[in-house]
Amino acid sequence: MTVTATAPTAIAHPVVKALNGDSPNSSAPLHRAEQLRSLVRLLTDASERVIEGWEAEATQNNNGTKTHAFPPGELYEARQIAVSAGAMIVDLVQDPQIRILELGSQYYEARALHITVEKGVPDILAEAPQGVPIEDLAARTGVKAHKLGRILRALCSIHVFAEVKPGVFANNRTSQALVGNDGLQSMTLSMGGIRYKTSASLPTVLFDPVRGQSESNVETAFQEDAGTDLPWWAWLKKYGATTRRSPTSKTELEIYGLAMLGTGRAHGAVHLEYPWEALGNATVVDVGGGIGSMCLDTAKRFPNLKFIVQDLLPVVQSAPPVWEKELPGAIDSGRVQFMEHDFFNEQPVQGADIYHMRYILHDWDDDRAVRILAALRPALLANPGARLLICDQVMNTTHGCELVDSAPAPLPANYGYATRLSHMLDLNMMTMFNGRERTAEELAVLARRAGLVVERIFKCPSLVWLTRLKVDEGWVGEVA
Ligand SMILES: C[S@@+](CC[C@H](N)C(=O)[O-])C[C@H]1O[C@@H](n2cnc3c(N)ncnc32)[C@H](O)[C@@H]1O
Repeated sequence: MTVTATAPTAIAHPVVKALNGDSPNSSAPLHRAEQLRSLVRLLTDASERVIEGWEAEATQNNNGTKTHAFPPGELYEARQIAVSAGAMIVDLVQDPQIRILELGSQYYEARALHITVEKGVPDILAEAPQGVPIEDLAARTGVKAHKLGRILRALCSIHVFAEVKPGVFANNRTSQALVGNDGLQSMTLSMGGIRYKTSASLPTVLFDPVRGQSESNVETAFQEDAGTDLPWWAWLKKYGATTRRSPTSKTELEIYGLAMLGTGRAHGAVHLEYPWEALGNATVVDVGGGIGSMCLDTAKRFPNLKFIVQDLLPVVQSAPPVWEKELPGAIDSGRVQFMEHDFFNEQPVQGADIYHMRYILHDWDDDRAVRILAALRPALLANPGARLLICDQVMNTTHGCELVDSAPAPLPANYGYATRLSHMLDLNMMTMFNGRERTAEELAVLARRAGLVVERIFKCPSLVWLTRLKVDEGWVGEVA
């Protein structure tokens, strides 16, 4: 297995690895002082690299040239180190009891964000960059002025929105990302709607002697909260087009499709990390492709590629309007086709060059994930050059894993705070479907069970990476 070259941050020596992150002695004042000093040095060095990267970007924009004077991977790495070191400094200098109280009530910050998105606050603020008085915002949203003002102040204090004058609010760099961004707004609505409600039922299910031990996707917090026996996907297929479980004008199905688009875009340029150009006019089959968001963004950059987007019927039916808006002509010219396909059944498209699955395996427990992989094996066998690309998070632990580089000490080997979204999404998978985000080693085990092998991991400047699989020709196993 090959992992592509990465920035020279690997802390390979086991002794150095053991120093990464927190240790039982970290409460001793001298140990903390030593840690703080090395974190400040790390933060300073990483910040200088980030500034260099930003300056390189600014120069490129002014000249109009597209050469990458500063590799995006290095900028990403420096940002990860800066975020991780900055947060570890906060942890070190903050009173532990206050940290615990903050963490235990952090959902109020999330709720504040959900409310502002539900009420369209970022879009309203975008109409007046000089700022909008809270009374005007209250009139537009129907939320009482002083209550909305306090919600916004809670967010301004963590650098989402800005209070430009007392009682006058504007977007800042972070809230600006939501403006006109259907995808990001939808993911926020999904987090604040069905996923938030479901998370409240997690302890009930986890502490239940039967359901707590289960890996089944019908014994999760979702069934407990929604009062259904259906797994999430079947529920979404049956009720998604008519149900609104959060106070928005969109149905769950609309929110879900757009949320995937938004998540994919937030995860950034992963598709650029794959050598698509070398594939010429290849056909890419996006298995469980949703409304085809990955294909849409890839199609825009690589005009020779052709795409087949497969998913459950209501999902593929909801895709064409998005494509007509975003890439007119792609459907009429046949560059993209939509196909109903249950990925537990054998792959019907044989001879394609790339089979791709983004955010699929993490939705399922190990046994079902193996069945999904195994259903692709005959199609991969039919074309010796065919490959399966998995786009998912590659998890790591604070102690590190053998197959991926560790963060520089004294950061946790997995970059700690910089990967908190990865861990929150892992818990979301557990809550909704008994799914899981996996390490490279865990994915390799699933691949082997399905008669496939990991050929290469492409480390991307993103939360998600690409793992390329091929057929294990010597495999004589059977998927039970
Ligand atoms: C997390 S979403 C990812 C969607 C898409 N790959 C993307 O990145 O935007 C998972 C997708 O799996 C689809 N799905 C669930 N069960 C399926 C099945 N049995 N066969 C095919 N697709 C399925 C869902 O409808 C959903 O679109």
